[in-house]
Amino acid sequence: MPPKFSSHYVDTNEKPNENDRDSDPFVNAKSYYSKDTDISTRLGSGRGRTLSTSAESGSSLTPELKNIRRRGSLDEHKEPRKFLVDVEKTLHSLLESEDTDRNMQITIEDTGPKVVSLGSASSGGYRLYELRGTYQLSNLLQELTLAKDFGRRYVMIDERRLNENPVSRLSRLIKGTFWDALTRRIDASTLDVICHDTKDRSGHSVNRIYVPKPEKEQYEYYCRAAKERPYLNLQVEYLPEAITKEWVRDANQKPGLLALAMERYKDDEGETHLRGVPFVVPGGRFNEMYGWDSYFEALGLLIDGRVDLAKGMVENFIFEITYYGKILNANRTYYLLRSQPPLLTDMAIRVYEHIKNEEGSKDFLYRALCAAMKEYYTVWMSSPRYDTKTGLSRYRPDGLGIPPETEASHFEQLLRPYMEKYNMTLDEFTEAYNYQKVQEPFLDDYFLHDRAVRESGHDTTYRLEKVCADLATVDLNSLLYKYETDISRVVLEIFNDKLVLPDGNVETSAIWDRRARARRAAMEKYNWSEAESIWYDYDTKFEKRGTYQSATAFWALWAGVATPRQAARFIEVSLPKFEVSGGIVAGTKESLGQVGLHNPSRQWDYPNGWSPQQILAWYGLLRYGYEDELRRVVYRWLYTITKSFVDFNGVVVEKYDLTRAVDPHRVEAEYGNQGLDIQGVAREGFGWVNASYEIGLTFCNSHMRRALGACTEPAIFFSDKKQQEIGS
Ligand SMILES: OC[C@H]1O[C@H](O[C@H]2O[C@H](CO)[C@@H](O)[C@H](O)[C@H]2O)[C@H](O)[C@@H](O)[C@@H]1O
Ligand SMILES: [Ca+2]
Repeated sequence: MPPKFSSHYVDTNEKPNENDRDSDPFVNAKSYYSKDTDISTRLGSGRGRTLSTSAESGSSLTPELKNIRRRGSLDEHKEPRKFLVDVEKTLHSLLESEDTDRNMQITIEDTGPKVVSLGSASSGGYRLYELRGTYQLSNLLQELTLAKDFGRRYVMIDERRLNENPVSRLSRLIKGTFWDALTRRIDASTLDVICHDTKDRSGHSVNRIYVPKPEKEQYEYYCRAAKERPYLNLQVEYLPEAITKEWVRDANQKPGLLALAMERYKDDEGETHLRGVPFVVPGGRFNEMYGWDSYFEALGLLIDGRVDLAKGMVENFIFEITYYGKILNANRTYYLLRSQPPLLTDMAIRVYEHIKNEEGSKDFLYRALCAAMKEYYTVWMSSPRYDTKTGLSRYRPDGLGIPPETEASHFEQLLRPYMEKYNMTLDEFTEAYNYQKVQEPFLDDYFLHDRAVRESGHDTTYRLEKVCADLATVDLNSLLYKYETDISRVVLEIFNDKLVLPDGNVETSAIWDRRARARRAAMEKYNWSEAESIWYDYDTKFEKRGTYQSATAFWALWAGVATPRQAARFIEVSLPKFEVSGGIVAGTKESLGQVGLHNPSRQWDYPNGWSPQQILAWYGLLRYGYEDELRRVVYRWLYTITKSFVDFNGVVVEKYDLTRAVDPHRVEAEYGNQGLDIQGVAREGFGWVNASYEIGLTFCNSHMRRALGACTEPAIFFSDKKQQEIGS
């Protein structure tokens, strides 16, 4: 059996000769397979067989290919080898012999010979060389799929592209391909793409966009687009000035996209037009701009030099706060009343750091800060989210009825007794309940909490089910503490301690410092458990601290809420409960309790791990100087992603089961995992996982990077005596 993957990968950092564009084997697929590189035109019509390839499983070799092989000449192999490939033919034979489970992927679960032979370019395709193992063969499948997408019939593929170090390859794909594939603008050119919503089960085929009343110019722009491009099947509507829960419920019959910011630009002829301000979507079924996903995506984008996109998302948040009153869970009508974990101040400050020497940067920061303050006052520090007794805040959005965007069967078990009680189908009961034709107080309470769970971003987990709207969570209050300290610092340092709001009110740092101190004291009193050295959520209704141990406790480190002593205790006592082989789990095993037929797995519980949890924990550890622990947990998470990427045809998914050694990308909870649907090649990864990879790599030294590239298991890596170098 050939090895699963070769350990002598080519490092992308090994720079090719810059003067020779053809010699760069690592440019993105769009350039690599562009028309300019099309070799079919350079080939005579009788040369087809020189491009043949063969799956080397003995009997599967066609006589023609055997013939070619016999005629193979000896290649001198001084230059990096290039293969000459007939795209369609090779794809066909590759899938035929190597994709044995017929899922259009080559993975470690396929049982083919794991060897194919390709003809070298220098021998005109006659001299055959073997490619071996899952990783190289799946890279070949991915490259040929892309070449086919770009309309190539024959291509020359550099061996280094197929052998590329997986860490370099994934990072390169994220930077050069995935971000672009996840980028959207809401304007005429791409409306059909962004309007598409697989969560919409209303049964209507029309694309609908809702525009805030004051944005008349946008409204007219979209009306024109609808008229000029009838194939868009676009319906444009104004949003009502007052958005009530009844309106949002009724809109479930005619759901639509919510407009975001637009900007003016000049075309080549100097004419001015409008276009949508770009943003990145998470991927999979999530084809809209999300609240907290955008923050994590922005961190990754900034590392990858895509400041424009990170800035665009801040601009879109300002637009959302201006017109929708909050940063939305995401910009669809059914999300209108819900927010998500607030992270705007940190996001705006980080973008500002990148643009501070540009014209208009201070105005950008000013507008972002004003929006964040508005959000702080009117969303998080107002009824019903603010709890006057503790001085802490809760996720507690308003709403009516059953959320329509979940997978169809999500609430079936909960609603079955009611369907039986009223002798109704699921759809009939949903309609009767949503329109208050039946009264069920238990369900009212259940859905109050369910909405809050979704606002928290942690949909769903046994930590929050049936209680969320009453909880002063450690997550939300840490984030608000960060708002308070960020605003204080920026007002003091950038605005000379006097920031005049658009309404004339003046903000100074002192008041924000006071707020931060008060919140820290309240969190110490209500959330911190001295005995257990961890922050818990606090139930404001029953006035008691919770017992579920959540990775959100790390957020107290990220935000700087923890005292150095608390941080030390937390890392000594609690970190080991979250740290498993593949990274930091969302909740401890102990907190999960019994999962079974009546308590199905929830995606934000043990043993699953999520990028936002890893990223905030990393920065938290960094902030308090725990660099060894930081590198250790970074390695674990990057290993999880890299291993899945190598063994499963380049997969990058929304979340991982951190205890599954072989296939951590398989998470069977709720709507399943996103990013799994790969036809030949993964095209976009998943927003915040892409970001976590790029961020994680910034914490890796070369020793870690090399070990990751060879997929060295964490246990082996850490037991290696060289691991002492991990901190170096
Ligand atoms: O459709 C079900 C739920 O899906 C979203 O939640 C999940 O995806 C989001 C986008 O990546 C992410 O922000 C969230 O943390 C995930 O749990 C959505 O946010 C929920 O409101 C929705 O009900
Ligand atoms: Ca397969």
